[in-house]
Amino acid sequence: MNDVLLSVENLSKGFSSGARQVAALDNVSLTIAPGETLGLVGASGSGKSTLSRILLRLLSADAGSIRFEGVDWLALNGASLRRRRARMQIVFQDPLAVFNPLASVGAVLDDPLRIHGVVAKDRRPGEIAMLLERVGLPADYAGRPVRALSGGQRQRVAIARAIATRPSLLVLDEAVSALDVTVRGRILELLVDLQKEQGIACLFISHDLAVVRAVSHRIAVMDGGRIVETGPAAALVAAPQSDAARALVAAVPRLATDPC
Ligand SMILES: Nc1ncnc2c1ncn2[C@@H]1O[C@H](COP(=O)(O)OP(=O)(O)OP(=O)(O)O)[C@@H](O)[C@H]1O
Repeated sequence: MNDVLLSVENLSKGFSSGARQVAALDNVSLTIAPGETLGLVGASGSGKSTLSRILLRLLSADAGSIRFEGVDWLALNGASLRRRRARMQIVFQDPLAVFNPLASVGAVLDDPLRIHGVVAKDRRPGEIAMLLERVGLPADYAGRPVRALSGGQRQRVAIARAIATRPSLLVLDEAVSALDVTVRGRILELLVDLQKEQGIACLFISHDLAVVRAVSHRIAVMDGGRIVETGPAAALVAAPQSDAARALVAAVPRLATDPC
């Protein structure tokens, strides 16, 4: 049994904007075990989204390596990358930026089932109904246009779409940041339930340490393109070691005073 699902080693990525060079990622290393949630927290511009985009193969790295499910992830291309992409899925902050807002919920969920051949064509409507039910939406929502849903409902559809291909890793990039507090709580509960039930590992990316603390087993703190601290979630919040982690704890008064 392999106890490492994802292993990132010395990943670096620079951007040049005009004469300025930005090290968005500077020798980043981390691991995620099967079924584990690693929270990735850091101030705006610390490199979180750059890491998620490289993981999802939406952006290339300058240096470093990624092993995912025992495979050299950055070496995959063509059909082998398409096939394996089903195993790592992402939920973004704003599903409308990714989905066609005019599409029906059913069409949004049918796409990954068809593209990745998850189930035979005649079983896809039943699978869509099951996915909707799993994320707490009535099956008849399949006929509704995505744009007619609330923010929380859209995020449930985004999660249903992400789990449709039966991934082993979900990358959640500020996935609850745009939601109001009550809806956010319900979506976090759904994510924790799904994880327990299906053993999916999560990389939970957020600038909000309180949210990350609520769902993560371990937390990694990013600052200026580097991971400056990693540790068990409760211990890291109770006794942050780095300036960046201390600043994030201090930014959430409830965390600073509550030893969890
Ligand atoms: N395409 C790009 N071109 C130039 N610079 C970029 C580009 N993408 C990211 N950067 C820079 O890289 C650094 C890291 O950005 P990134 O978006 O990864 O941070 P982040 O932690 O996700 O921030 P946020 O929470 O605000 O999304 C920032 O300085 C950003 O300005």
